Amino acid sequence: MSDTSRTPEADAKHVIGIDVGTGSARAGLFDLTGRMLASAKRNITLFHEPGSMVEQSSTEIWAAVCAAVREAVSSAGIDPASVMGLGFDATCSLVVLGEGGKPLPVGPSEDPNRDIIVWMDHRAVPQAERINALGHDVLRYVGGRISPEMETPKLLWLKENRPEVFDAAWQFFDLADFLTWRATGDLSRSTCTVTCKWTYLAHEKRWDGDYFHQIGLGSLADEEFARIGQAIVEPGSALGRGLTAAAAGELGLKPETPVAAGLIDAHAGGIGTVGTGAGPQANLAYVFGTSSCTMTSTAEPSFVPGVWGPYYSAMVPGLWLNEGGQSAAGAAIDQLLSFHPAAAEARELSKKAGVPLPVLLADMAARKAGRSSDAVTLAAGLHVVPEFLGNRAPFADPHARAIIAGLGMEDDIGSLVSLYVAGLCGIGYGLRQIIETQADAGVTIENIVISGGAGQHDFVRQLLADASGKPVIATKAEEPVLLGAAILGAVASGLFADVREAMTTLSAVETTFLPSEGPIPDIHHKRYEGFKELQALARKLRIDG
Ligand SMILES: Nc1ncnc2c1ncn2[C@@H]1O[C@H](COP(=O)(O)OP(=O)(O)O)[C@@H](O)[C@H]1O
Ligand SMILES: O=C(CO)[C@H](O)[C@H](O)COP(=O)(O)O
Repeated sequence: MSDTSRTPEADAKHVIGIDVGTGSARAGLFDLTGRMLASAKRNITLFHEPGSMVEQSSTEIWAAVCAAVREAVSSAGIDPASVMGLGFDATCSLVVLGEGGKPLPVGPSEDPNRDIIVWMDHRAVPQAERINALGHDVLRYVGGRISPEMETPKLLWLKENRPEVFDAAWQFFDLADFLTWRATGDLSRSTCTVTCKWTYLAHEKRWDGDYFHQIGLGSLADEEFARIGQAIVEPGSALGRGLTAAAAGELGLKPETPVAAGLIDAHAGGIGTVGTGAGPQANLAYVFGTSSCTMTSTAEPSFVPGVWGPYYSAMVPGLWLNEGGQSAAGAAIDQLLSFHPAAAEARELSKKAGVPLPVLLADMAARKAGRSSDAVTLAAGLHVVPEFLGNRAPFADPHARAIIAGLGMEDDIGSLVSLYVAGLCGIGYGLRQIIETQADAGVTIENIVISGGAGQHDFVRQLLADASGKPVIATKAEEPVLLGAAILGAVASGLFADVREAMTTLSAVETTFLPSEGPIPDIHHKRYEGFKELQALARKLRIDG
């Protein structure tokens, strides 16, 4: 991000990062100093069905990607031929394609345009539970328990509930790998996706056929993993001959522009941030979006119960990764706010102000408190455990549910602001709990580096620093996730020797939000203790019926 490296030659070359989150596809066009010159976004449709089913269309997503890339290139006013490379990241949704790349319907709608089981979809909870009961050794590398959000439980659901679709499938892709295949025709999978979500053992460079046989997906092993990935390459590796002529036409770019093997979206946020300051092993990447992820890098493998991994080389090449997170984070805040009597009125205000509702409330809380750290007093007596979609880490408990304690009869916007602050504190305490659980297992960190749509507000950053007790670093990149994807494109095109060199060159600290001193830490300490007690009580109530 420093301007010192700018030269006319660097100014004439560009790279594009493409990020497909749960709600949108975005493209960012960068110069070779890591400065984003333009970005564009297209929303994508989510289809909800009873039974925690959430589906999407790969055709729509590809069209959204193409439109976003075209708009970013044209609004930057650059020559498309100056784009030297492209990188993709995406949320870990499962894409199911039949022969010739034809979309296949993954759910009861029978609509082939619904060919994606979205990451947040929880239809495979029973399958995940059965897999976990088998206790296969492979599970040691996913924190001891497979999550229903991961791909093998979802594949098992398909085999059991949609056998004709399972049998007809030509390829099962993680969304990032689908995108790179769509762009290049290359079927290689990224080490990142298959290690983190499909049980590939990157440290041994192999799938475990026995695991697939035991869980009931032996056919995938018998066919030598041809439908889930035979060629597995490091993120940033150049794929095929770059963009095919057809994809280049759709994206408005030059055929054969290098395309990199991709990353999971959270991991792109990690690559876009953890190279900064004290470097990858001191920095925990916190990607705060619809859901949240905590990404911690270590030189040796660390086994932390309830925290995914250790995954070898899944984010920073050559390091091991522990990945925790919250299944609903921004989405939990959205859900929390929707219950309040003043929600509709506040939404109108946010529309008028042209900002999302949580941003309006963060602005209001910051103004009301004077100093962001003091806003915790607005939430006095109000406690939220925001686990609307279960506890991903450190309990690996998809059945956990949210708790709101301390509600009164207030129905004004001021009390909605208080509820927002309490919800955000709850997100911060969940983060603190993951950091403490990792520290108990010997994995310590110094800082949190933040990215993701919900992590962009200074008020949010300060409150998370106070609630977690760790400094929160914001990097110079306006959009670290897009930068992480663009870094892959830069590596694939040979502009940097490798991902490590690119990530340390292109990211820099902008602001560090230190945990507040004085009475604030004690308030958070007490609230955090209350958070853990509420969590434990809810677990007990559930077990007792
Ligand atoms: N200031 C904020 N406070 C809390 N949540 C926020 C804030 N700003 C955005 N969000 C939430 O962040 C989520 C969007 O995150 P983003 O990273 O843009 O999306 P995605 O996860 O689809 O990539 C939404 O749930 C949104 O309501
Ligand atoms: O698997 C993931 C990270 O490992 C998911 O892709 C990520 O958590 C989803 O992000 P979002 O819900 O913010 O789109």
